[in-house]
This record gives sequence, structure tokens and C-alpha cells, in this order.
Amino acid sequence: MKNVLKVENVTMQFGGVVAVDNLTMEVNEGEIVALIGPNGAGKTTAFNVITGVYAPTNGRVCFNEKCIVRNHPTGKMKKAYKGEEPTMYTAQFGPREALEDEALKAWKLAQKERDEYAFSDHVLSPTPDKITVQGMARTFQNIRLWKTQTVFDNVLIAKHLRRTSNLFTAALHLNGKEEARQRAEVLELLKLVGLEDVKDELATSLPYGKQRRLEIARALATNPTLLLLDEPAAGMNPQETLELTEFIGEIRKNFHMTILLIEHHMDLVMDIADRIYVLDFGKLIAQGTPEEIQSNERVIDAYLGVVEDAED
Ligand SMILES: Nc1ncnc2c1ncn2[C@@H]1O[C@H](COP(=O)(O)OP(=O)(O)OP(=O)(O)O)[C@@H](O)[C@H]1O
Repeated sequence: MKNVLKVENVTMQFGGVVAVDNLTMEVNEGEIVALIGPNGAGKTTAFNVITGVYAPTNGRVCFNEKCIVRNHPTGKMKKAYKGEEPTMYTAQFGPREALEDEALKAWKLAQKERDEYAFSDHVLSPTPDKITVQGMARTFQNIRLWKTQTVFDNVLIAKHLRRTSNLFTAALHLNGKEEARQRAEVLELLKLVGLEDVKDELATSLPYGKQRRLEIARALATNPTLLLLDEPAAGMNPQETLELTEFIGEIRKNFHMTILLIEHHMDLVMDIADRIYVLDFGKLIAQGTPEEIQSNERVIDAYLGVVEDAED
């Protein structure tokens, strides 16, 4: 099975808070993988590192077998590793000799970037825009649609963004032929996600469940190979959650999509996830199939028991 995403020893520290602590996980082609855990466990922070919003304190992220996010040691780690032993950051990823050159280059580049961005501890590396262009697309906990645009235009602009990474040029007209081709693709996509009948309505006039669907459609418009969904069922009632569960399954099938999702609705997760990673206080406490996770005592103590109590 081809590997799509590899998160290797990622640590993300904000001052004294270790939001993600030495996380290693992977997602393979065609899989639906869930990242679960209590509030504040570090799930969204992990997404932010994966999508390039934060440069991690340590570790790296590889996407389609290319390393896209490298470590930028800060705080205590920076002091511990400062300039003395550049290969230490990456030595854990393989035989030292093989990595020495690569690690040294990465270290030099990291130093250069640090100098260039000396004003910031958490350098974008590379920017989320660039990561999107490489084939990763994401939705957020809070719906972020372009409110004054129609359903159709929300998807069309997202499609243009994939090409330009720039909202200004994305809104400009392309040449007629290209524009027509993109419009046809948007229509096709809206059909596939069941939003064709509301294509001319304002995005914000849609019911909640459809706004979520539109957000996912907009992410799909960038032709990603990996779709990251951050609490897609947040605020949904059981019926809407059930429809969303089916919808995510259809996306995998119809778009041959690989999906990584964060979710608190355990029905949805246990229904569609092939594998689950469980975070607690930033640390990975378990990984496995839904069956394995449901019967894992540590996960029940830290999280599932609490979720069930809250649902009762
Ligand atoms: N930018 C930041 N600056 C400082 N601390 C942060 C920052 N982002 C997250 N944190 C802290 O990191 C920890 C993990 O937060 P995160 O939002 O990743 O958790 P989560 O698992 O996504 O939680 P939830 O399920 O509530 O969304 C929390 O203690 C949070 O307060």
C-alpha cells in the first residue's frame, strides 16, 4: 500500500505547553484514518503542523514520500541541539551515514530560514498555500466559506486558488476556454456531492449540513490526494451526522480519496475509520482498528468512557 502521509516524531511546543509530544503516525492511500482524543489533546495542532501552519519544534512530515515540513527546534530543544550536532534531529529516522548529508543540508536550510524569519518562532515551512498546491486540502472546525459568494463560486474560486495560490488572481477571469472547462468541472463536482440544485444560492443561506458539505466540496475542488477534515460533524444532530458519515464514504469511493479526520462523534469514527490514532495530553496513547480502540482500557479511561458518559 502506497504511503501518503508520514508524521515522524513531531513535537509542537507553545511556551511551556507541549501540545503534541513526539507524534508518529501514517496514512496510506485509500485509507480513512481518524485522530481522536479529549479536548486539548493536540489534534488540531497536529493538523496545523501537517498543513504547514506551524513549523514543528521537532520532527518532520512527509507527504507522498517527499519531506514537506522540517523541524525548527525552539526553546529548550533549540538550546539542547544548537548548532553542535545537526544530525541529531534526524538521526532517528534511519542509518546515520545515509542521512548525514541530507540532515546537514536540512539543518543549514533551517538555519537560513530561521535567520530570514528571525522575528518568528513558528516559521511557515512551507506555507499552507504551497502545501495545498502539492495536493493536501483541509476543512476547519468552524465553517469558513466565502459568505458573499454563491455555492458555485465558492467552489470555482477554490479551483482557481489551486492554480494561483492567490485570492486576488483567483478571482480574475481566465481565458474563455479554460474558464469554461473549470466551470464544467465545478458543475460535475457539485453533482457528485449533491449540491447541484443549490448552486446559485448564497453559501450562507444553506442549512448547516449542506454548508459542511460545501466546505468539503471546496476542498475537493483543489484535486487533493489527501483530505483533512477537522471535526466535520461538529454541531450536527444524529441524523446529519449519519448523512455525513455516508457522504465521507462516498467521497472515498467516488474520488479515490485518502482521508484523515478529527472527530468527537464516535458513531461516525467507528463506522468509517479503517484505523484510529488516539492522543491524550499530546501523546499517542493507542492506535489500531475501531474494534481494538473500543476495547482498549487506556482509551476508555482517558476518553471513550468520558464521551459515553457525556452522550448518556
Ligand atoms: N497557538 C497556540 N498557542 C498556545 N497554546 C496552544 C496554541 N494552540 C493550541 N495550544 C494548546 O495546545 C493544546 C492542544 O490544543 P489543540 O487545539 O491542538 O487540542 P485539540 O485536541 O484539537 O482540542 P479540541 O478537541 O478541543 O479541538 C491545548 O492545551 C491548547 O491550549
